[in-house]
Amino acid sequence: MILIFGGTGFIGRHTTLALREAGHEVVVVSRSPDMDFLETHAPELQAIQYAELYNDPSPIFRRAHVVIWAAGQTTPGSNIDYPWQELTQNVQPVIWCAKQAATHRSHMLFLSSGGSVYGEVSATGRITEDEPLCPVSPYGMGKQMAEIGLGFLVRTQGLNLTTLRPSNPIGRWQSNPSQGVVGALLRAARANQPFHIFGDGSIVRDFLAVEDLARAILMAIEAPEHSINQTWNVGSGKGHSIIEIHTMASRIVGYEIPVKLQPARPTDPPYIVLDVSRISNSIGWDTTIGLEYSIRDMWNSLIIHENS
Ligand SMILES: O=c1ccn([C@@H]2O[C@H](COP(=O)(O)OP(=O)(O)O[C@H]3O[C@H](CO)[C@H](O)[C@H](O)[C@H]3O)[C@@H](O)[C@H]2O)c(=O)[nH]1
Repeated sequence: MILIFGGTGFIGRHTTLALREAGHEVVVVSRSPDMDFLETHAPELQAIQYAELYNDPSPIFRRAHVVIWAAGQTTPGSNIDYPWQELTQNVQPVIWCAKQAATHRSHMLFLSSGGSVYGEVSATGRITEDEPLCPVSPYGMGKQMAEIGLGFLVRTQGLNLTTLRPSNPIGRWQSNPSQGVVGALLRAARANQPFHIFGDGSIVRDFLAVEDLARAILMAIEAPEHSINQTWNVGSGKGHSIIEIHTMASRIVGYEIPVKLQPARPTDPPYIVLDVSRISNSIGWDTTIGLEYSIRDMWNSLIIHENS
């Protein structure tokens, strides 16, 4: 059985459905599982509340040969004045989970953040996993601290760990208003509101279709002999500025989406483009879905959702 924390969140939903489609038994854990989503898309799946599991973890962890951590309570703009809150909100829960996984000899897959752990890089090429971690947001610091804590459990308790560092996943169900520039752009277009750009629009990100990320997770857990003890970037390897994304989105919606410039945020690294040759060479993963296709799909689903 595969236990997925955050299984009804943005990345979690796509991963849960990909695992189920591949024939895996899946149990979803969440602080508040989205039962509407499960009833619509995967009614047979068991869902457990995190608080319930926390009180009595052994019976469920004993059944789980794989544990996926796709949960998170914050985004790069969170906790700017309260960085210590990352510890209780994100770091403590994932280390608790990893300790259970180590005790029960499960394979744990942790979703870190390739878009935020590297921070301000000096290079302008693709960033490899060997780049020193230098996050500039409390969120990135929390991911880095979680990686350190999980590494400790690997060394001292024999945790079987795979860490993925995804870049900027985009796609359907990315509906959190404080997460995801493409969703923010399309929602602004839909509401006839200006799109707010933080800074001058020159920030570069590596956008990745969330379905490709879900497939990377699936491939990693299905090849533990290659993925255990590995840390892999997952991205497209291509960089696009926010201005380029705005131009592409405007073309898709059919008109120039109005823009309002806002002050730059110190928590946004200027440039993130990932080198993905390690995951590609190890398990043969590569992207299959282009950026323009993903943006168009998000736009279509936004229109369908609002008209239904
Ligand atoms: O309305 C908006 C929203 C975002 N941005 C800019 O667009 C860029 C990308 O922002 P996103 O919210 O799309 O993503 P981030 O780069 O902040 O994402 C980070 O947080 C994600 C989780 O929320 C993942 O962890 C990801 O790996 C990591 O890059 C940022 O520079 C941001 O300033 C805007 O200009 N206007």
